[in-house]
Amino acid sequence: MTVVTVGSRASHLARAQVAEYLAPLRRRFPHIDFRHRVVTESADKDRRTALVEVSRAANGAAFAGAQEAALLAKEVDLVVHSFKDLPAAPTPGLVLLPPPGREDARDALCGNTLDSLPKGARVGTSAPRRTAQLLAARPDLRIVPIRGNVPPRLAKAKAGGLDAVVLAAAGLRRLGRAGDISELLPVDPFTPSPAQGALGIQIREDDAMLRDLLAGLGDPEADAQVRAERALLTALRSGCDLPVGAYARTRSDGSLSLTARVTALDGTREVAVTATGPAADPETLGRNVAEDLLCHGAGPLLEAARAVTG
Ligand SMILES: NCc1[nH]cc(CCC(=O)O)c1CC(=O)O
Repeated sequence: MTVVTVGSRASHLARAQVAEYLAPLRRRFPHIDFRHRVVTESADKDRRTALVEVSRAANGAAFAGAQEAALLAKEVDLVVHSFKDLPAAPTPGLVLLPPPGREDARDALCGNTLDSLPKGARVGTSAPRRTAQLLAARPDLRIVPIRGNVPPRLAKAKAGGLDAVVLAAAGLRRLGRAGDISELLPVDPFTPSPAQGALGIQIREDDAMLRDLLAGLGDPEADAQVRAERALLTALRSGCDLPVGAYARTRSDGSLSLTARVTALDGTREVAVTATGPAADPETLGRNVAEDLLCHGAGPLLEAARAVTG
């Protein structure tokens, strides 16, 4: 019997993502023994250090580096990542397969709706993008850093007396915690992180068996969306440590519409662009929107944020 070892982080969310990815594969390929194996990432070992520090030490791959090393060392054959946690630069020897569909890409506010948050309310998030977008919409809010996996973050928000916490709707849904969502934040102006809600399926480039087996199983629309969003990130030389949102949707005529925004960390300035292009060439759309953002003054906002977050 062929064994395929599937790696992921240890979190409940990572396990839920593996289960979601493997369920249809196990039905389709009953002759293959898919085994799960946990790989610990640097972000999982160190819960106290601020994430920007962990990320800097791991060269931006605090959520993916150990799993990529395990793939290259053939300790695992496939990794199921949260796509948005993957650095945009490709890793030599590894390839990403088209993602299997996409969960809700939106951010969710848990604890209160935006309108019901009192003046000066305390909202938990450690993400520079979420901080910046919240302050742009509500300059009165006090942003409180909060780290850890999704369930502990919800618990911390309650125990710590926060008025709300921002989390990805996708993670909450996958964990069966959709009931904790008070409000789904609209993608305009709360543009999500590039690739949010998608699974990043990674294998070794030279693994012809898995490549052939899984060819054609991904979702072409989700693939085009994520490609456009990540191409924008590459063109801006950005990562999840900068206040950049990018969200592509597939239009009824099959073309791709990409909205992206760069927001000053304190929310006082913002540049946003939306453009449309052919789904057959999502990378060009991503690069064009990045160029438009820079033409409209996103450069100094990114530089200022880089100086703070590293
Ligand atoms: N950086 C943490 C992270 N990475 C992926 C998700 C879940 C959402 C997704 O799959 O995109 C989360 C939690 C969050 O942002 O609330």
